[in-house]
Amino acid sequence: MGRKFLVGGNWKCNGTIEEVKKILTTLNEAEAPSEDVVEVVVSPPFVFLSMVKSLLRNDFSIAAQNCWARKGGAFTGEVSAEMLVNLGIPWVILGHSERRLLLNESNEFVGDKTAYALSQGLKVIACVGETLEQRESGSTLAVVAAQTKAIAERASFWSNIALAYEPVWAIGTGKVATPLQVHSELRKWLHDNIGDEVAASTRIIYGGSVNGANCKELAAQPDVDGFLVGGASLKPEFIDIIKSATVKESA
Ligand SMILES: O=C(CO)COP(=O)(O)O
Repeated sequence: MGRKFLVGGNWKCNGTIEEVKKILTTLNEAEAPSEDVVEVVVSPPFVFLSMVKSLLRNDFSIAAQNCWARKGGAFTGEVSAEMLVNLGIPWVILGHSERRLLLNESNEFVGDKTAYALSQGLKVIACVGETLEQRESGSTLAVVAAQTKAIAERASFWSNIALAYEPVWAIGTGKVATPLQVHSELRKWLHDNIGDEVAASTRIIYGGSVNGANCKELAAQPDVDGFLVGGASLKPEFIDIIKSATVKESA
């Protein structure tokens, strides 16, 4: 199937120039498994993208945390997919729950953004996930299916999409969704609604309180193809999380 383990570090709205330099030193000096085993994608805030691009080791890649849904122009405060491509940024994270919930990004809007970013040649980490209320009311699968469907209806191909399942109640809370049943349900959804090939090849990564202590156990779960890490991606333990990719190798 060849789904290479993907570890994303979402720095969110954090960092100063000094802190970014420190994180980069840690990343650059770390011993990491080879690029054949793990794909590492670091996602700093927009203002640090150029700096990270010039200082980060070559075997790690970079993602922006958002981009505009259409061609750039008179959209004050937005950053276009074209700009990211021009800057040499290969990835973008779209549909993070913090944007869905705090900035009212709808499923349709996230789908539009994903389709446009793909059309410009960007690779997309598309985030889906339910709130605690939705989980408790038993609608987890319906919620993540609707989020995924809005992407599927707009995206013309899946080879440059990784899905990140990030239950809102697990983000920054220390709570982890385990066992990760939703991953196999999402893969089944891809199988039933898009096809075999996409279901077999799309990476479904997990986000929500992943840290150096729990990463190995999570990595070992079937259908978990990597992580999207928040808080721990700012700390040296991010290296341990990257190394957990080797769990898959020995599986
Ligand atoms: O939102 C996340 C990554 O995008 C997860 O955040 P935490 O790892 O801090 O829970």
